[in-house]
Amino acid sequence: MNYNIAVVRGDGIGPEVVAETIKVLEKVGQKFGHSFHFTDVPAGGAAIDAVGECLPAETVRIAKSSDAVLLGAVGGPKWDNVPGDQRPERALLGLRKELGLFANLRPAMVFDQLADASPLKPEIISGGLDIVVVRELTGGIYFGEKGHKDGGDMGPAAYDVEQYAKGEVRRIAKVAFDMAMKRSRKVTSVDKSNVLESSRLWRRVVAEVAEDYPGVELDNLYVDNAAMQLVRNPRQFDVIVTSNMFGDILSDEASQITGSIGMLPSASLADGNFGMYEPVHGSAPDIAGTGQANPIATILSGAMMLRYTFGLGEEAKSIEDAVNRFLSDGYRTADLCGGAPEAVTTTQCGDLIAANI
Ligand SMILES: NC(=O)c1ccc[n+]([C@@H]2O[C@H](COP(=O)([O-])OP(=O)(O)OC[C@H]3O[C@@H](n4cnc5c(N)ncnc54)[C@H](O)[C@@H]3O)[C@@H](O)[C@H]2O)c1
Ligand SMILES: CC(C)[C@H](C(=O)O)[C@@H](O)C(=O)O
Ligand SMILES: [Mg+2]
Repeated sequence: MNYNIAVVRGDGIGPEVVAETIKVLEKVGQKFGHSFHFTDVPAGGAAIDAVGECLPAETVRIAKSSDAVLLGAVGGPKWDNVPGDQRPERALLGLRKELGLFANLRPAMVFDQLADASPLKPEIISGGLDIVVVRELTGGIYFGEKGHKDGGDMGPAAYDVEQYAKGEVRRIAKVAFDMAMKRSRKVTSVDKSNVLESSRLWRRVVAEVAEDYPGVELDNLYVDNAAMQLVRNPRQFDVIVTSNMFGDILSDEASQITGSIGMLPSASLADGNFGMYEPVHGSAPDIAGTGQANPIATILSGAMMLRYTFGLGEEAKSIEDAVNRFLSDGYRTADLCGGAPEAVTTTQCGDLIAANI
């Protein structure tokens, strides 16, 4: 089969981790007889520099007409003084909105081989841990009304409105419950309904959806408690469903259970099979160009693309097995070994994983 993939390499380590992912996908293509066709499209800081805007219309057009999108990361200090609505990060939000990617799946798994890279005590993570954060991605405070006004005695003020419609909560809750049906049948919904109206609506709608899934246990937690429980007793979680901003924060926190944010992939899905696949981490400007970036989060995002958008389960598993083998063979990127001298570089990591396919 032929598959067309739009590629946003982006900024900082984005192009470095995407190059290794393409290397691995090409190897999968050779082995299983698929042809993956990659089309580079600019977005983020690189697009500001090249064409003067963070998300050119042509990028959106090509992304929409592709079978899936692969994205590295956007942003960096170089563009810190760009006006808010033209920041590189707006390209990412624009793509998510334009492509209708309302469901962001962020699995956090502890690989046994990396137990010593996790800051959690061995008894907390032994026997493996497997959590998935289902983050609402096209609503909430990221997309509510924003603006500036007079703050009276306190001077100029700025605001961002958190807003959720029932239908938005319902569709993301269904994604979480459907996922729980295939896993250990437990959903934890995270909100701040002791304070926020939008969270009270969230909690009510999630409870309504739960009625259609009598076999799934639903737990509700306030986000402050959830953040604490994630490091105190992560084993209580299976599927966590939450809003755009809470999901952003909790998924970075969950990444630490696994040892490094360089290990966390994600799938951003629309209705149907279309999706954009990106690591949870950012452009890591502090290590860009040093060969220290861990490409595994992006490589595993490539595996998610094969599974969720292309329905290629066996091929996806071949990537996951290749990553497992890389780790079992004792190789570590800098983030997984405290920067020890024996760390492999980004390119070596990609080569070794591709060779394991
Ligand atoms: N999806 C995205 O495009 C995305 C996501 C998050 C942040 N960002 C942007 O990236 C820029 C930097 O943000 P930040 O520093 O807050 O977060 P970051 O995720 O880029 O980096 C946080 C820390 O994690 C490390 N890290 C991240 N990815 C790594 C990897 N693959 N291997 C090894 N170490 C890794 C970095 O070196 C840094 O110390 C900002 O402009 C931010 O807006 C983009
Ligand atoms: C860069 C930023 C807009 C983005 C987000 O907050 O969604 C990032 O942190 C992420 O987690 O994908
Ligand atoms: Mg984030």
